[in-house]
Amino acid sequence: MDIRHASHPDDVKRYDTEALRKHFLIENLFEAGHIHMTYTHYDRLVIGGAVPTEQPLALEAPQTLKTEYFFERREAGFVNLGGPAVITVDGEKHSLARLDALYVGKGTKEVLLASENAAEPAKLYFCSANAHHQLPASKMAIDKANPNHLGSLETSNERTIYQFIHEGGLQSCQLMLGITILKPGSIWNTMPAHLHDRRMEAYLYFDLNADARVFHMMGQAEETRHIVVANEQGVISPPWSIHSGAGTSNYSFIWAMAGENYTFKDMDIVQMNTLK
Ligand SMILES: O=C(O)C(=O)C[C@H](O)C(=O)CO
Ligand SMILES: [Zn+2]
Repeated sequence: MDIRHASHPDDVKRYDTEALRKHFLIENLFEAGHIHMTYTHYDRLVIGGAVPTEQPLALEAPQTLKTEYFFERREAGFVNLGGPAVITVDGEKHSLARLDALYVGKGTKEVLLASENAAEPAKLYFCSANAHHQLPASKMAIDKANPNHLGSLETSNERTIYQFIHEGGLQSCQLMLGITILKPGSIWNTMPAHLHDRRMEAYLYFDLNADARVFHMMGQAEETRHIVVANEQGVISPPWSIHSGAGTSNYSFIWAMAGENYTFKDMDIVQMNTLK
């Protein structure tokens, strides 16, 4: 388990490229036959990737959690980025096509992650937050997710935000999760930038070609920094940080949030003349 501690914004001002990457970038989430997890102390979110091949992979509690099983005090959202997946939740099978999502709630004893066909492995991204209430496992296909069309080609940010786990969708205790897909020719996400000091956020950028990159913007509005992100890499966004990106091409990303409230629209928009 890769552990990331919380950083104070005054310290982050002095981070060089290496330190920014060490604390906020997650480079290797997907490896055939393995589950990789990063534990951030921001709202104790666990960010993971699993690539099951011939054998299913059991999602077990790492030592860090000091619990008997992963979901003892947690909930999670899964999104499949690969070939057809089957997630078995306490004996109940859920089939996930590419970009389908599944919520798994507190109290679940056994979660098995499998590929329908090892030659076309599933690629499961997941985010897990602390939970204090039991809610049923529930799947949502991307065509059932609430689509929000935002931006325009003129401002290079035409995109659709699909909300899966949120107030009006799959129910959770505190986790919110969705996918944003940029239209060809659009490269900016979340600009104008916003803040929500009440909630941290994690991004996973995907659908980038091997030599494409996203310049992920972070930091306080008056003191921005960037991290260069490649395909299927994640970024931890502290609650005090803007989170925005510009790509060398269009791309998609999964966003997930945990924290104080449960309101997707809680965004303090940063005025352009504040950004530095
Ligand atoms: O494209 C966007 O804009 C987003 O996807 C924004 C995120 O959903 C977000 O930051 C929610 O707080
Ligand atoms: Zn946000």
